[in-house]
Amino acid sequence: MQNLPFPRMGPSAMQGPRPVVLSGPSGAGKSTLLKKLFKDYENVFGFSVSHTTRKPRPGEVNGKDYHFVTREEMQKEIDAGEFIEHAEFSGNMYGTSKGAVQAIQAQNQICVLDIDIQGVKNIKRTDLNPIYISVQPPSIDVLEKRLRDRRTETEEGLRKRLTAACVDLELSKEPGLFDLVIINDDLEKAYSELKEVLWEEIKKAQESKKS
Ligand SMILES: Nc1nc2c(ncn2[C@@H]2O[C@H](COP(=O)(O)OP(=O)(O)O)[C@@H](O)[C@H]2O)c(=O)[nH]1
Ligand SMILES: Nc1ncnc2c1ncn2[C@@H]1O[C@H](COP(=O)(O)OP(=O)(O)O)[C@@H](O)[C@H]1O
Repeated sequence: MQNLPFPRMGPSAMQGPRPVVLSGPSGAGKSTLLKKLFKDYENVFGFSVSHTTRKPRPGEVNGKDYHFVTREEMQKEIDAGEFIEHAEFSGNMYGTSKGAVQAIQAQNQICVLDIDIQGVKNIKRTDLNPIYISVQPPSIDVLEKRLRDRRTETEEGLRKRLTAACVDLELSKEPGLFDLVIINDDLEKAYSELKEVLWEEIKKAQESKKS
């Protein structure tokens, strides 16, 4: 992260349920897994809505999937110190604002961040203390097929994402970077593994809602 000192969320970040970071190559299945999780555990999880300068895809809702902004708007907020982390990915800016995380933590929900590997490294320098999970495809060929079938990218976008995917898979081998790596081959199996690692936090969040 360029801006020092590294952001600290303050003591409140240490209270309440532990956040969860989901990372991994574009097209690995993060959104698909998260959609299932949010459907099955409504109110337990809250999605950290990132800012991005990329254009919305059909069906994406501003303020729900992302805060869609211009580069100028985003840079202004970064300069004002409003972001925990930010990164350039495939020609666009992405970032997690302090407000996005605080909005979820204020509701005592498990805050879920879907961020790239640069974001993971930058979050490691904060006191957010999340569980770090990498979702990975069974192979680059499968990833390419899934990205093509998703039909969200131009040929150039696809190439950039595949190049970034190879870098991501290499960097993800760093020992201790992730608490868990999930290979998303069979979706139901991958989802079971995700639920299993989050089980304790889910139980805690459900208990605290009862009391
Ligand atoms: N560092 C960082 N990465 C983000 C953030 N939001 C999304 N990303 C990552 O940006 C990449 C591209 O996201 P997106 O354009 O939605 O494409 P998709 O992952 O292929 O659906 C993914 O790896 C996301 O995890 C953020 O706030 N910070
Ligand atoms: N286990 C799986 N088997 C087959 N297709 C999958 C699987 N998981 C996800 N997909 C499909 O692959 C594409 C990329 O998944 P997505 O959740 O958008 O990835 P990400 O959010 O990591 O970029 C989507 O079209 C999705 O429906």
